[in-house]
Amino acid sequence: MKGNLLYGLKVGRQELQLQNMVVINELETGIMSSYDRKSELKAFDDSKFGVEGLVENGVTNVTCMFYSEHSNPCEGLTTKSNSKFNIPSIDLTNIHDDPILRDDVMGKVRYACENWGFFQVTNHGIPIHVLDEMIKGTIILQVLQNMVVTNELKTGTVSSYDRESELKAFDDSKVGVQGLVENGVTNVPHMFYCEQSNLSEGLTTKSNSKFSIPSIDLTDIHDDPILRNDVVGKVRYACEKWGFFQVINHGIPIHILDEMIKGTRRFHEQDPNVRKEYYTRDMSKKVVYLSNFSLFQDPSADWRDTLGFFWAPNPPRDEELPAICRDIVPEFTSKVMALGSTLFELVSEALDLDRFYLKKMGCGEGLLLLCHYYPACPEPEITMGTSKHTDGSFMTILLQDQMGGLQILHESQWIDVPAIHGALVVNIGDLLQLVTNDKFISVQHRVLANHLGPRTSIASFFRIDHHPPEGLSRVLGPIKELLSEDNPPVYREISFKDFLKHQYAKSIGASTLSFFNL
Ligand SMILES: O=C(O)CCC(=O)C(=O)O
Ligand SMILES: [Fe+2]
Repeated sequence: MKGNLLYGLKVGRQELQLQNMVVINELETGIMSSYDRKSELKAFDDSKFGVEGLVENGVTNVTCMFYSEHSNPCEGLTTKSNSKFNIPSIDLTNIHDDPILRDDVMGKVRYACENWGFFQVTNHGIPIHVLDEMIKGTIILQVLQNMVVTNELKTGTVSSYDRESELKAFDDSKVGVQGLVENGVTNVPHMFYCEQSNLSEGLTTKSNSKFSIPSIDLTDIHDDPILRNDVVGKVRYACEKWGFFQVINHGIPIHILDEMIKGTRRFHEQDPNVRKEYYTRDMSKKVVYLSNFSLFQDPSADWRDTLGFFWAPNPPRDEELPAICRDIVPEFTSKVMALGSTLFELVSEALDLDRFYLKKMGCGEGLLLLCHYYPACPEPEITMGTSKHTDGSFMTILLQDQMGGLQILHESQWIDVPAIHGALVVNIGDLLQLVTNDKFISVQHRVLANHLGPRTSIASFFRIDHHPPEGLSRVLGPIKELLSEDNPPVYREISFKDFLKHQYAKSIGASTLSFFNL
């Protein structure tokens, strides 16, 4: 903490206890004039922690700058107990319905205004829990700013409000977080408050991190076997140690990436009455717009809205696509499917399997596209853009704009994934961790909320598809060729149906893989 000069100041003084109030005697007047008030004020102000900061630092004496003029504490000194006066208290019950009561209240207000200039009101129509929340809210913010984790305080607050009603009202609005922002919200509503442990855990900053996520250049991998071999080695290292890497020169033209980001923004920023038409939690639809897939299961909602397309193997018809991004989505997905195919080849080779092994298994067949939109957040310190989670896919290809905010958990630290124009982020999902028997890892990641915004990202998940239902009886388990006496299976075989059942029932941060551990 800054401002040691202030906390080091020890000023001798006498204190006179007068009816439980501390009043300072003449000696102090001398001190007050002889000490360097300006420096003390400056040190205090520079600390930026306020009086609460003094208390947190265990101050046991009121420092000089707070000494009050003698005249103030002594003047008209009295205590509550021996006072014959009482500030007026006025009960506002029924003043809107009962004219006689209202008349009476008006008289009391007149008297109070003329003689006191002050009065208290009861039954004023603001629910007590709102008042309580307001007071507790101030405490929470103060605590968060100091990054002091006191979970109990927060949990107590969160459990005392009507979460169900707030979630329902929000979901019924059908316009997502962007709808709140369009309505001028200046505080993050309660349902978005994130467990403090999530926010502070593994806290790190870009500047002090010694790690950076691997970046792999795919130039010429189709033509040059030596280059390809080199790339396969890099992919193996990244999938084993990081579960994440970025690719550049991946073959998708940058203008298509840019246009996909613009199309996503256009959808989320269009007239709320138009986007509302797409809002649904019915996952049998091929185009869905919603905020927080597991809104009603999650401990806290994220500051994010999503437009989703269940794309492959059976894409939506053209007329089912929102008009505002109808051109770019098919173009983008066809390129992403091709890149996915290349990446599954590289990953197969990195596992020392036949180049087409994972493709033949059907890893690249199902594509779910999620077009995320993170509006600017008025209080980013109390919520998340995307809470920490692992992906339920085989593999994910992520396109992010230039805002940044994506972090991955690597060696117990949150590491920033830098936003590189033209690059794509690739990560291993739970299904690939399962079939590789933990050789390649599905790593936790999250997106921070930000004062600045919006942030846009498009996640392409190669996954098990749930349309059509015949595919659901297919069985997945650790690949036999990867198992040995030294490397026995750690997961049991599961049907697609089982996997999806767990995937849809869980909250965002819960692990699916642990269900299938042997
Ligand atoms: O928006 C991002 O950068 C990440 C989104 C994500 O992790 C996901 O959709 O699974
Ligand atoms: Fe993810």
